This record gives sequence, C-alpha cells and structure tokens, in this order.
Amino acid sequence: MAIVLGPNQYGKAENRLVTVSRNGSVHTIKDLTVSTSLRGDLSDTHLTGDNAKVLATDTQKNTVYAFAKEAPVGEIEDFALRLGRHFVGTQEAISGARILIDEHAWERIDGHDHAFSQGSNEKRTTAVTIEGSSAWVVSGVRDLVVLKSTGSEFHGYPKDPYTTLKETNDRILATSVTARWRYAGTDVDWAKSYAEIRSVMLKTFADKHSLSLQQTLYAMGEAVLNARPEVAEVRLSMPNKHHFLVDLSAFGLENDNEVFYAADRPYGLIEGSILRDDAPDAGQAWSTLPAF
Ligand SMILES: O=c1[nH]c(=O)c2[nH]c(=O)[nH]c2[nH]1
Repeated sequence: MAIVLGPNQYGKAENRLVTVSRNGSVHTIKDLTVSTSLRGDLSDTHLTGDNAKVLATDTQKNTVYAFAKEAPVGEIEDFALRLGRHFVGTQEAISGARILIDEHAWERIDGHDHAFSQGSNEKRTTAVTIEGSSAWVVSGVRDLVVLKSTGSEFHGYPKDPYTTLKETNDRILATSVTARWRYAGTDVDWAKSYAEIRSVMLKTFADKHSLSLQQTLYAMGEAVLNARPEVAEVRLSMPNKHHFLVDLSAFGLENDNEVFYAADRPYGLIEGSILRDDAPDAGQAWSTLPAF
C-alpha cells in the first residue's frame, strides 16, 4: 500500500475589498469578498515542506489589493479572470486557479453623492476557473429572498403512515434563491447578462402558478436558458421557507390564510440543474464549488 497526495488547492479566502471610484464629487463603491485558490505542482510542500513553488497566500492577498489599484476593478467576472490568469501566467508551478468573488450591493441614499445604504443581504457571485489557457465562468446570485402570498399549491403527494401534511390549494411560497449559471464562453457583457438573468428569474417566480417549488425551480432555470443564449446551464438551490397557518380555533377565530408562523428550520431544500442538451462540456467549471 502507498499513501499519495490527492487533489489539493490553496489560497487566501475571503479578502474583503472595498474600492471608491471618484468622479468629481460623485463616488461609486464596490464591495467585494475575493477568494483565491491555486493548483499545480505542489507536492513538495505537502511531502517535504519545501516551499519553493508556493506563492504565499499573503502574496495572493496583496495581489488582489494591488490589482484593484492598478486598473479599475470593473465587473467581478473580468476582475476574477485577470487575477486567475495572472497567477497561472506568472508562476511556473501553478497550472490552475479558482477565483471566487461575491459582490455586496450598496444603494445611494436618495441619490446622494457619497452616502450609501445596504438594503438587502443579496450577493452577486462569480466563480472563475483557469486551467492552463482554458477559462470557465460560473456566475450567480445568493440570498435573493422572495415570497409570494398566493399562486402556490401543493397536493397529490403520496400518503404513507407517516404523512401528516395537509394538502393545500393556496399557500405562501417563499425561498432564498442561490443560483449559479455557467457561461458557454467568456465574451459576455457580464453586467447586462446578470441584470437580465436576475430579472427573468424574479419575473418567473412571480408569474408562474406553482404546484411545487420543484416546478418553480425548473421554470426559473428554463426561462433563463430561453432568454439568454450565452448561458449553458443553470443550477439552483432553493430552501422552502415554510409559512405554517396558525391554528386560532382555541380562540374561536377562523384563520382564512391570514396569520402564519414563519418557521426557521427545518426547511425543505429543493435543488436542481437545468441545461441545454447540446451544452458545451462543463470541464472544470463546477469542480470544488461550494453548495453544488
Ligand atoms: O413545493 C414543495 N415541494 C416538496 O417536495 C414539499 N414537501 C413538503 O413537505 N412540502 C413541499 N412543497
């Protein structure tokens, strides 16, 4: 028997980067969390502690901040591609890189030049993988919380001895959407694509009469693929944020779908991928991505 080193990567996780661009008195901020991971000929450090091929995670962190100064950060996909290509292109031992970026949204307070509020916890995300001269971009959104107060049913499921759930023709449907979509290439208007994908998903959630969260999930992914030719595949993870009707009969009160208990946990967790049957091969796009 021999013991061998398996797949590995290393880097600096969750670098918090905020930039202020000044256009006269009007400022624009970008608030990012950037994680770098490098892969390659790294057996020496694991097996003998020889670090000759290890670009320090501290250097990776510094590179993130220096790059943010040397050129405008721009769209998160472009920034991630720049960083990943830099590490792979300048370090002989490094053959691959994975750059994860979350962008935290800030909104101007009443059109103010330099004051902002963070309205929601929603994040725009990207996960860029570089392997030699190949690049894959998987972008997405996290913590996009949505609710509809009607237009959702759930019935027709098997009843076994353990089933207590009541069938319903009218319930609250609420979820926190984590979506990731794989681009077929890298020649994309990232900002426009993101805005339109987000909008299509929200509109579909709102308009689709739902017989299950699974049906809604599929419809959202399908709508993205119908609307956006640059996207090859969509993966969605959607917790069913249950809202249970409170039994008010002890107080002589009817509850006509008006008073709910919003349960924190447990929650149903509905996950799935929707893709074109002729989608280009995913290559390394999804490997080691959290949540998928
Ligand atoms: O939309 C739903 N899908 C399920 O699979 C499920 N299971 C459950 O208890 N409630 C629901 N709702």
